Amino acid sequence: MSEEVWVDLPGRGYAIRIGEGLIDRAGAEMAAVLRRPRVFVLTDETVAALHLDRFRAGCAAHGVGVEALALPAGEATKCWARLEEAVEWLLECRVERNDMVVALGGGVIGDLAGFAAAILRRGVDFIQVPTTLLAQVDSSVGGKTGINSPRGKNLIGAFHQPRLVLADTGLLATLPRRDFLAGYGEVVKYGLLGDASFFGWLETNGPALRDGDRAALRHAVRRSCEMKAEIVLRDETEQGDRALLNLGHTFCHALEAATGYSDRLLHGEGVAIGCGLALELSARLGLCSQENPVRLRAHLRQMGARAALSDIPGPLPDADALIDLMRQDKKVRDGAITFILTHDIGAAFIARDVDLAPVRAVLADALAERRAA
Ligand SMILES: NC(=O)c1ccc[n+]([C@@H]2O[C@H](COP(=O)([O-])OP(=O)(O)OC[C@H]3O[C@@H](n4cnc5c(N)ncnc54)[C@H](O)[C@@H]3O)[C@@H](O)[C@H]2O)c1
Ligand SMILES: O=C(O)C(=O)C[C@@H](O)[C@H](O)[C@H](O)COP(=O)(O)O
Ligand SMILES: [Zn+2]
Repeated sequence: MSEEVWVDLPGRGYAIRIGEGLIDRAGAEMAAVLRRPRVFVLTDETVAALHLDRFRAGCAAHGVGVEALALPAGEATKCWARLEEAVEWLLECRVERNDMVVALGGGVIGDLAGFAAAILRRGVDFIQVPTTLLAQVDSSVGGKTGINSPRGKNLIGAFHQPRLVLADTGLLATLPRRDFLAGYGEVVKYGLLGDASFFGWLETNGPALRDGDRAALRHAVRRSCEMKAEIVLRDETEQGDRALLNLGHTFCHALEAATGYSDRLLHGEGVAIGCGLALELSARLGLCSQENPVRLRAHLRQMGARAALSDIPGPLPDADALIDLMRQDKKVRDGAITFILTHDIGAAFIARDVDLAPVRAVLADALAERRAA
């Protein structure tokens, strides 16, 4: 049995189906949005080894043919060279405008495959089959697609909504704990940005969810998707409110660029650490209680997740260099960096006029704490 969240974009609405075993009936689940009984799958080598055969069987059971290309796993794949490889492969397969691309994997594959579909023959439909917690709660929904530049995160991309999202929560059983906890960083973000009671629920149920409570996991995926869908409907192309989904990301993206998009820091880890810094900045500016960042860090520690700059191995640049990296952020307006700050847990807002002195102080203190650790 699966649950459904409907993303009600006018004329382009789509379902997010959430449940166990969806992959085994992928052909039937996708049938309504396929114009020909064949799909072109982009995946990564790890996911292909674990789950591609099951996906193929689930498609074959409904007479749907599958061609697949597996790219190397990891953030470094979100680059021009792999995008070119994916697009050229799709062209070599003679994918037509009526065909369907499928992203089978985590956020890296979802972002890259979605972007490839967006630019192929000026736009081909695609389906998201997210296989990480992060992708099920966040990246498969909402239509942000793209790749990284050495100059900054996700700087090349397009808005391209999927036609369907199949989030098979059973697939998360094979996810390494580190990747699971990274995805949890985005789950916590939803509580922090707009739902204090969900954050409280996570404080109580997070450990069970991490340790295999399937109902708790489904609830967290569903609540996150509901919140994301609601914000995306209000502001699909981030002219305003959608930036709330970027809580923690101004810091996170600078840290990801500083660590070379390597496994020194996974995106979701950067989000959790970045949320901590955003809450700390809010507290220093007198916008929220100091209890807020303390409570967040305590919960992340309770989960065994990374929570502070001191959890990132290897060298990091100084505060000014990190701020300089933030100047490439897509939320920059008239040269000024935009931050997502909070009045409380569950009460985030967009701040366009932030004095950089306290930002520098928050970063410098966090870097000093790291040196002392
Ligand atoms: N488009 C959006 O709205 C959006 C939102 C959030 C994050 N993102 C992007 O998502 C990316 C991070 O996504 P991610 O955390 O899923 O990383 P990822 O795609 O690199 O997956 C993490 C690791 O898990 C492996 N994996 C995937 N599914 C597995 C499974 N079921 N079992 C075992 N291993 C599995 C992958 O091979 C990879 O090694 C970042 O690039 C980030 O910028 C995009
Ligand atoms: O969907 C959104 O909007 C988000 O901001 C979700 C983020 O979790 C995600 O990391 C997104 O890719 C960041 O967007 P960007 O525009 O800052 O690159
Ligand atoms: Zn994110």
